[in-house]
This record gives sequence, structure tokens and C-alpha cells, in this order.
Amino acid sequence: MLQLNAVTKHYPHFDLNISLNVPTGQIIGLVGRNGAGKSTTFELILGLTQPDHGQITIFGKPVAQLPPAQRSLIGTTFPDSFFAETFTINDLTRILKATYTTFSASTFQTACTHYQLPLAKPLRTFSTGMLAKLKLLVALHHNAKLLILDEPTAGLDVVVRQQLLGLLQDYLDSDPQRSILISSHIASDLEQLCDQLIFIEQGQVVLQEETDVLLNAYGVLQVAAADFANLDQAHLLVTQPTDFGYLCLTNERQYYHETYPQLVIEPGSLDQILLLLTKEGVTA
Ligand SMILES: Nc1ncnc2c1ncn2[C@@H]1O[C@H](COP(=O)(O)OP(=O)(O)OP(=O)(O)O)[C@@H](O)[C@H]1O
Repeated sequence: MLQLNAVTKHYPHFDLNISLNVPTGQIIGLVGRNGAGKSTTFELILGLTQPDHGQITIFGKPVAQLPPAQRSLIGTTFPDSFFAETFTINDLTRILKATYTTFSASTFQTACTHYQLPLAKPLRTFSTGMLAKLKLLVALHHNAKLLILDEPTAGLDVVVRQQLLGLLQDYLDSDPQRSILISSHIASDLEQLCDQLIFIEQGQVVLQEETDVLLNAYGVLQVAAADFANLDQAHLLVTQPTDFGYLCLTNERQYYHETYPQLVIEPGSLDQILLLLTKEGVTA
């Protein structure tokens, strides 16, 4: 559904070089710490900035050649400036109805009411969480096939985050032809939702893996300095020196459990994996 093929973008102190694939029916999470290149990737996909090299295709066509009817099948969250603070949800509904032929005003307003968003109050009275819910509901209600969501959960409390993730899950479950690309700098936010996670660091993909495999097969080994030389290092993805020896990321947790029963091996949370993948000075 969405493909980035060797897409590069150069800024004075930053180089992005990324390939990724969002298959039909899947939710793909793009994870990376601040400044890793998530927003730049989204801007390139949405045509807000142009790549130096490489190809971006959506629905099988280069993004610049998408006809308006197919463009309207891409849903994204609007910048804050779209939501003038004097607007009410009733005002927004009228604008969106005029903008998108596929916009479903009645189901949009029913969903707003369900999520306790008042229809007739100006948006300046909305909290951060209320605005985040509104943005996502707008993105969800014009029957898009592909959702491109850059950090929709940033700055939200855990309850609102769970509500948003639930909304996205329902959205995907209701039509198997839909896909979502969503980013976060908190890997665990995307754990329940995403089929695959793509970790980026300094503009490069450092790991792409199915979420189930990350949770079930990956592990973090704590190895004393004296034991490290005798350890089979064939399945270590990252080795990071620590005060006691080394922290090692593996994609063969079971193998190390069976071969070195005395070793401390933990499943490792997704955030711990992100930290190991992005810590400066690690060797892969
Ligand atoms: N228009 C621009 N001109 C110059 N540099 C830019 C521009 N846009 C982004 N950058 C740089 O590109 C790098 C990646 O920024 P980007 O916003 O893509 O990261 P991010 O992963 O989305 O980070 P965050 O989680 O903080 O939003 C940063 O170093 C940023 O300063």
C-alpha cells in the first residue's frame, strides 16, 4: 500500500536514508527517539517536502502522481493551525463535509459525543487530550484506506493514549483493506497495536521486526566481563559495555537460555530494545 524505496533527504546536520513497506491490512510503527527522522519521513510521504533521491509509492503510484480521488483515501492528523480556537466541532463538521465527499458527518459527531467532546463549545476550551482525540476522529471519518499518523499519542496521559489506540484498532478491524503507519518515541505505546515495528536512529532503519517476534524471541543478556569471551556472539545484535560487563541484545533468547542456563536473560521491553539500538557507541 505504501512503499519507500531508498528515499534520501539531506539537511545541513542530518541525513535520512530509509526504505520501508506498509502492507495492506497492517499497522506499522515507526519508532525512534527525538530527532531520529520520524517527522521528516512523514513529511516526505505526505508530499510536504521532496526527497533528494528514491521513490515513494502509495496505492502503487508515485506520490506526486496520485489523482485527487486517491489522495482523499489518505488520512492524516491536521496541524494545530487547522483547528482555529474559535471553531466548534459543529463548525468543523461543516468544513470537513465540504472538503471531503466521503466525510461521514453523523458518525463523526456520534463518535465525538461518545468520547465526551462537546459539539458546541469553542476549541480553545479543549484540553490537550481532547484536541488529540478530535484530530484522530477527524482523520478516521473520511473513510481513508491509509492512515499516516505522526506521534498522535505524544504528551497524552495513559487513559487518553489507550482510548486513541483502541480507536485505531477498531478502525483497522472494521475493514481488512486498511493500513496505518504510526510513529512514537515511546516503543511500548505501539506494542499492542502494531504488527511490525521499524526502529530508526539518525535517519537510518536500525531494526525492522514483527512485534510478536520482538516480544517472544528477543532478549537482553547481562554478561559479566569475565564471561564475555566464552559467549557465542553469533546471535548478538548489539553489545553495550556497562559497569558489570556487557548488556547484549539477541534475537535468539531461547538459544541463550538453553546454552547458558546460568546467564541472566530477560525478555527486554520494547523501550529497552530501543535504548540498546540507539545508545551512542553501541556495536552491532
Ligand atoms: N526543514 C529542516 N531544515 C533543516 N533541518 C531539519 C529540517 N527538518 C528537520 N530537520 C532536522 O532533521 C532531524 C530529524 O528531525 P525530525 O523532526 O524528522 O525528527 P523526529 O524523529 O520526528 O523527532 P521528534 O520526535 O523530536 O519529533 C533533526 O535533526 C532536525 O533538526
